[in-house]
Amino acid sequence: MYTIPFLDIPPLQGAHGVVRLPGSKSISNRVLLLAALCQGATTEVCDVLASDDTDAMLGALQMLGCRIEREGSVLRITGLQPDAMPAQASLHLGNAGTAMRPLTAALALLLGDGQVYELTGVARMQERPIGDLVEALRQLGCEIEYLRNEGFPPLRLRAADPARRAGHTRLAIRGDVSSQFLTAMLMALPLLAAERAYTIEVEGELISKPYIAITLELLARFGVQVDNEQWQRFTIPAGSAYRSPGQIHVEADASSASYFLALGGIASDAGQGHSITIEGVGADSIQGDIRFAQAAAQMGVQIESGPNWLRVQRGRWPLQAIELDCNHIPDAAMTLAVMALYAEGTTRLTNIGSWRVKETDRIDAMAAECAKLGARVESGPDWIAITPPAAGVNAGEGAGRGGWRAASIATYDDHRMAMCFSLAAFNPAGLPVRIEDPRCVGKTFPDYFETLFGVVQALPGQVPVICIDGPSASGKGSLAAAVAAQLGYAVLDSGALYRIAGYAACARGIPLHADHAPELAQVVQEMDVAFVGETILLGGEDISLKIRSDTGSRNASLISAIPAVRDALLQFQRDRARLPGLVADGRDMGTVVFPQAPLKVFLTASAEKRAERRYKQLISQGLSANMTTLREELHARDLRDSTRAVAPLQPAVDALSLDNSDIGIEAAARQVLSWWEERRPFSESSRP
Ligand SMILES: Nc1ncnc2c1ncn2[C@@H]1O[C@H](COP(=O)(O)OP(=O)(O)O)[C@@H](O)[C@H]1O
Ligand SMILES: Nc1ccn([C@H]2C[C@H](O)[C@@H](COP(=O)(O)OP(=O)(O)O)O2)c(=O)n1
Repeated sequence: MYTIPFLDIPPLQGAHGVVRLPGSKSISNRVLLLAALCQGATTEVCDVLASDDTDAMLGALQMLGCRIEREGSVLRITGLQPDAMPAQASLHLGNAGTAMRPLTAALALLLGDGQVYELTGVARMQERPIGDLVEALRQLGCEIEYLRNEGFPPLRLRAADPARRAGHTRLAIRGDVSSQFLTAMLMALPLLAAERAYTIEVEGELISKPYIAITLELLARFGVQVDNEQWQRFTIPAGSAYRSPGQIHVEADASSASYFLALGGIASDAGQGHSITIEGVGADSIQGDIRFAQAAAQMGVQIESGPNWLRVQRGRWPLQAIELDCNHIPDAAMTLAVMALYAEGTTRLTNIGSWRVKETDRIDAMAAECAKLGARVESGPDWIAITPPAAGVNAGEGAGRGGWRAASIATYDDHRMAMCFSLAAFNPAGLPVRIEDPRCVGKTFPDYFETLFGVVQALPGQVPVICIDGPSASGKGSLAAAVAAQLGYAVLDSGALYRIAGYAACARGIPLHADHAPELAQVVQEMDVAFVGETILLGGEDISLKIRSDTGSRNASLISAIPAVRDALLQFQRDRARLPGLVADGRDMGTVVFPQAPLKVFLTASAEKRAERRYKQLISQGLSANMTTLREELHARDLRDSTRAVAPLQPAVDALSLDNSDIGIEAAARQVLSWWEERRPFSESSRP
């Protein structure tokens, strides 16, 4: 997961490969609660989603006394015993609507005399309505108080008044604000239905029916058959009680699949024999969002499916604009809005009023961010219409006047905004896209960007590389690590490669001399190296520290002067330029390995400072060091590295010099990041 302030996605072109998606959030949180409601019984839940929202549910259940054991991807959940639940509890449910609503209903019915529970969440959760659910529960005598604003969490729950509850077996609930209210009641009422039936009347048009279908399907798997009369009246028969299915599998998230279905339809090489295969969800899915596939197909995407897989390719191009009532796919419909950026004509999505009460007001958010990219957007209380930017780059200011613009996309703490707008990186203008607060995908798909980068390709030459070259112990490695951490980029420590090469050659007894160039190049090509975090393994042996010794440094410098060795390492280094970007440190990163890099830094520090730093570094690593020999070695190495015939240590003509003798690593990183920012195309107004 990228826990950085923003993630820049380079312009993308192709996509192919296989993706395995994380478990469905809707199914995971329902199953976790249902398993917890099977009193005393143990349920094995396989492939449950690991995310912020499921953590919110699991944390709450644990606090209530539920036993939860984890073994690999299996969670073993032993149901709550009401008499063993704590007298008081304060449950913080983050921004997880799928935890807040059902837990409110279940706990309101479960609480006994003297028990008092408080349920709260993040600021946005305190703006998400719950009044209609509370009203429905009050019809059953439940004691629920609003602790801040009428109609919104936080809530305080106490035991229901048995006298007021008796005789109430019918209740009404609004269906046109959030289907989660009905889901919550459907999951809670079986707790009361041992002796009498309960009937729920839905008031108003029921939105998001597919989510209710998931609830009904899962209730059935936990032994409760609900009678569904035309989605308007639901009856939980007398004698209903939860029974653990023993084991249950969570299918992959169909809403998450929508990003990869869209991707396959947008990427330029998908369709030329390439495709994206999505595993874990398919035609047999119980999730309504699987019907996103039909909407995507309507826009021209070519999709095949099997029981638990989907395969997607580009079909019609550009995509075809559509007009669609999206009541049946409220979450996945957001992906259609971003696909609209690649469609011919204006795409109009209607019946999406529920977007306004989700993680953020998604209609406003979607409209604002599509407009930043240059699209023309209109919206109303429950609809949005999007006309894409023209194919070129927009030189002028103001939305919708012409071509695409490089935008820094605000994500409103909404995972779907972040995932949707990653797809804008396929824009025909070849512009990168900045996603602010990429961590928000943790709500449902913590590894979304890693999964995306695993199947997409950047436009040729468009993976950004920042080069940091300079003499020994100038601080290149530290600076590269600090800059890379801030941008979410990988690091290439090219010096380590020469150190490993020197070590490998010595281990084979080959002299580090040009006379042995062919054998040395051969050794380099055959090196079996693995980088595991900070550890470097050569043929399984941990050589991380050994290569940092004085001898290691000298050997690296000697072997690095041999052209055949440098050639042998060239492609390996270039192949490290992977999405979303690379910071490469060494001697010839800017001059030879990545001559087209958009930012090259030549890092220096005084010889005295460098010797001091290296001395302290070696001592702290537990290696022996002597200041006088260090100074001499450093000097000899500087001379050898900068006067050798091939790729000598020299600043690239377009490198920016940075002397960090008197500034710390953080200050040096700030300087480099600020140079980097100057080279980015995001306008002042769209920066975070
Ligand atoms: N700007 C700086 N100020 C003080 N110490 C630094 C600075 N940059 C790096 N160092 C320290 O100097 C030592 C050598 O830095 P390193 O990044 O390994 O250099 P290089 O990769 O150029 O050989 C490390 O112990 C590091 O913590
Ligand atoms: N791109 C590179 C990186 C390192 N080298 C050579 C030159 C250096 O003396 C050795 C070791 O490099 P390294 O960056 O690890 O050395 P320092 O930590 O800066 O002392 O490798 C090179 O020739 N080209």
